[in-house]
Amino acid sequence: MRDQLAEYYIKEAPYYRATGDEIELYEAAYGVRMPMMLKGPTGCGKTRFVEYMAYKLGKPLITVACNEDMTASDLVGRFLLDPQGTRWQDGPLTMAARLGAICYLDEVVEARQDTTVVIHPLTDNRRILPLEKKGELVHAHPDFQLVISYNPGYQSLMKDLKQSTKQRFGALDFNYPDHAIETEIVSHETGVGKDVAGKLVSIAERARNLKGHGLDEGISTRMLVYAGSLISKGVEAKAACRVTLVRPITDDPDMRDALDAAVTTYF
Ligand SMILES: Nc1ncnc2c1ncn2[C@@H]1O[C@H](COP(=O)(O)OP(=O)(O)OP(=O)(O)O)[C@@H](O)[C@H]1O
Repeated sequence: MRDQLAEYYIKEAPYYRATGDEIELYEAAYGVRMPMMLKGPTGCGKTRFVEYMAYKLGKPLITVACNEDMTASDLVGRFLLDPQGTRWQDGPLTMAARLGAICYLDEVVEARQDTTVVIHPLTDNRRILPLEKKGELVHAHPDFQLVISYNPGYQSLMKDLKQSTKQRFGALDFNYPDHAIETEIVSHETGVGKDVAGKLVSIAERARNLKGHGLDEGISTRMLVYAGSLISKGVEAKAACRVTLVRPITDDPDMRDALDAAVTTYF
């Protein structure tokens, strides 16, 4: 059983810089196998956090990037045709539930609602997963936990999790870290000095103030890590910022100029 999951164990300790009491809260939630929702904008550390927690707890982690074409079968499993006949193949959710992994559904809101409801019986005290096509009822392994990520900024009325789904989860809020912590993260992840990392964070903070005023999302920590990585490879700072911080988030010439100007203030 452990063999099937071998590739899902995180071998090296991921670097995760806590920003509050999220580690303790998650550990307590895992202790009672509470399904968890990690809320926050893209690129602010949710995936890194769940990787870190899986490592810390010594549990395998199965991650699924959700999208609107995903069907319940993609999560649960399906019959496959092979030369020997038909064969059932567990989907990632079933595998995690059966064998006892943490299952991380990234951006679950992207999945259609008929897909999302398959997680319901796993997220209440029944902890079961009916495989209707196969006629099997999987009882979740004691180590199994479901974790979903959710970006509240993206949601529209058409695309939101149903209350009946939301209310099955405990939730942790994530956001871009404070200036000093984000500087530390960018410096650690990329090897640039604290001075350069701090300037990158200041540029991001300016852009984040423009969210809702022409920008859909601010510059994320992930983007700062990209910028720092180029700079530490010797790319000139302004060019690195253009490529990694400005061009990806806007197509609007005025906004682009405003962001370029913010870059020039610091580099
Ligand atoms: N608290 C943190 N500690 C360490 N690294 C961090 C932290 N926050 C962000 N990072 C860095 O930012 C990058 C992006 O974070 P991550 O991939 O976890 O974002 P995310 O919130 O899961 O985004 P998405 O919702 O798009 O999947 C990480 O690869 C890591 O380099």
